[in-house]
Amino acid sequence: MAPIQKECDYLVIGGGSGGLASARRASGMYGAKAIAIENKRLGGTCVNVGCVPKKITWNAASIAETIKEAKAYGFSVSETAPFDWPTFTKKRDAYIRRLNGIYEKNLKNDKVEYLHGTASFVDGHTVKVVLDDQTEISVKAKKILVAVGGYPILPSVEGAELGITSDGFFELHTQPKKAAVVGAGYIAVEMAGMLHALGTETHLFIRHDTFLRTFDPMVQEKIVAEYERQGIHIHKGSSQSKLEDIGNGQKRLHYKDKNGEGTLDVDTCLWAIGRAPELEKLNLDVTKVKRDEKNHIIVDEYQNTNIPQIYALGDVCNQNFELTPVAIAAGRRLSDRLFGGQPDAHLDYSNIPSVVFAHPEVGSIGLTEPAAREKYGDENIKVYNSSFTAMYYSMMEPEDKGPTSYKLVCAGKEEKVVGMHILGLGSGEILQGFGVAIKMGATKADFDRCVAIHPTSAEELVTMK
Ligand SMILES: Cc1cc2nc3c(=O)[nH]c(=O)nc-3n(C[C@H](O)[C@H](O)[C@H](O)COP(=O)(O)OP(=O)(O)OC[C@H]3O[C@@H](n4cnc5c(N)ncnc54)[C@H](O)[C@@H]3O)c2cc1C
Ligand SMILES: NC(=O)C1=CN([C@@H]2O[C@H](COP(=O)(O)OP(=O)(O)OC[C@H]3O[C@@H](n4cnc5c(N)ncnc54)[C@H](OP(=O)(O)O)[C@@H]3O)[C@@H](O)[C@H]2O)C=CC1
Ligand SMILES: N[C@@H](CCC(=O)N[C@@H](CSSC[C@H](NC(=O)CC[C@H](N)C(=O)O)C(=O)NCC(=O)O)C(=O)NCC(=O)O)C(=O)O
Repeated sequence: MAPIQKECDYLVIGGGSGGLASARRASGMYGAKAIAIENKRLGGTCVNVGCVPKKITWNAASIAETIKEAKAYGFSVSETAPFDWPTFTKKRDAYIRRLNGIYEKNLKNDKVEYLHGTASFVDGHTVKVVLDDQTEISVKAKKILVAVGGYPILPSVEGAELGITSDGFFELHTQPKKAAVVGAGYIAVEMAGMLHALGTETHLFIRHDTFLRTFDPMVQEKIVAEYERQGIHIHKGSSQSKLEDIGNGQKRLHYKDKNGEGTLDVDTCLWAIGRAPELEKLNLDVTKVKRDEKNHIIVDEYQNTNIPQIYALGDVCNQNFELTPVAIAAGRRLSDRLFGGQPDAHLDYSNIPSVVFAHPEVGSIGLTEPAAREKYGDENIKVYNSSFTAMYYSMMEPEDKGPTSYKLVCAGKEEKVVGMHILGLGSGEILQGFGVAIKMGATKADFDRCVAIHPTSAEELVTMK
């Protein structure tokens, strides 16, 4: 049967954070005829296997920590309060399914036509969509956005496929008693922290001496020390040679670390070593869109690829920030530019704040201290540090107190704040507001002019000496 033919102004491939935001703005706000294609679940990585189920699990882990700490405040609670993982994950999954429905309704409200199927390029203006029932649709579009995101990679270790990735973490319906987490970025640190807080014996395998190595050295040092204090087993300088099935659902990980060679028997081995662009089914080669050495689509700051009518954004691109609000903001600005008569609209990729939902949270915006020294020269950099015990821990024994550490990196005579790095309770919520000030170009003197809110941890940021 000949494919059904469709035409539109804007074809968006990928119903994740960036694609949905862009399609909805183009159609809902500017009246462009937009079609969005998704082959898995609406909402993409963030809603289904990323930010949302992660934050809900992080909330559960934080509650577990609070239950443990409640005793110090005079509550008689069992320290190891039973956590019902199957009930929790069922409720979490139901919430996600509700969001899938909300996203479909949002598309309808904004008059975006939604096709559930897999897209592949036929040529630079035409995309074939194979729907679930194998119906083929050929869509001819004036402009095409590639927003297909990424997927978690596996290492080239024998038996790696016996382990899971972050996608598999959200499919675990029983809690692992013992888990190995391999990796040193956002996902490894967040998932190791959550598993440990919920009561899983957790081993974190890192290649170097610290994790979160793209963060400021203060953050690396403090968070590694804190994870060790909490009892997460950190295998430094490690590598893995094999993962094998030893029956009863158990896996044996063969590894080397600073203490030599060893094996570890676990219920779950989670690889969290990075992600790659999801381009396999897209047949992008026919379009001649250029990619970099890691297969990311090369775009400029306006999300233009080298082919005039094809644009890309989000995790599939070479833009260094794999974050939902970045994909959303880039998508909305792109539609403002293409359909909203705003020829200069684009996302400014400088000073983007981000938070690692570790235990405790870590927040960062701008330059690390080493990067600022390199950019401005040592003589032009002044650094303010503050490490203290948050009042929340006042009722706890010394060995039970968590850290709080803040750093401001300032440049030039006017001491413009070019970097802020914070670790401690509430860092995620604290950073958003300070991010506004830093984006506006705040100096240390501006920070100091703001009267402190007492007693909070954040007040230290406006009283630093
Ligand atoms: C475990 C985890 C936790 C995270 N936590 C956070 C967080 O706390 N905060 C944060 O800001 N970011 C977080 N992120 C990152 C965030 O999820 C991504 O940066 C964001 O989802 C990227 O959006 P995107 O639009 O580029 O792609 P995606 O959201 O990945 O959407 C792409 C969509 O395209 C679809 N697709 C792919 N190929 C095709 C095709 N050929 N045809 C049709 N559809 C196709 C995919 O199925 C997918 O749904 C997290 C990521 C992970 C993995
Ligand atoms: N809170 C948030 O905003 C979150 C955002 N995200 C986004 O998703 C992205 C992907 O996350 P993630 O998968 O953690 O990837 P990242 O790229 O952040 O980190 C992966 C790290 O794993 C280490 N690594 C690489 N290969 C190996 C290996 N073979 N063995 C052991 N370790 C290895 C590397 O660190 P090293 O060189 O030190 O070994 C590498 O930096 C993040 O960069 C982030 O943008 C994800 C989760 C939460
Ligand atoms: N920030 C608050 C609110 C979270 C929120 O926005 N929830 C979303 C789901 S989260 S996540 C999905 C993610 N949304 C967001 O990141 C929020 C976008 C922000 N509100 C904005 O408009 O910029 C995304 O991928 N967006 C693409 C798009 O919307 O176009 C929702 O729809 N809730 C409805 C409900 O619960 O009933 C929180 O963390 O508590």
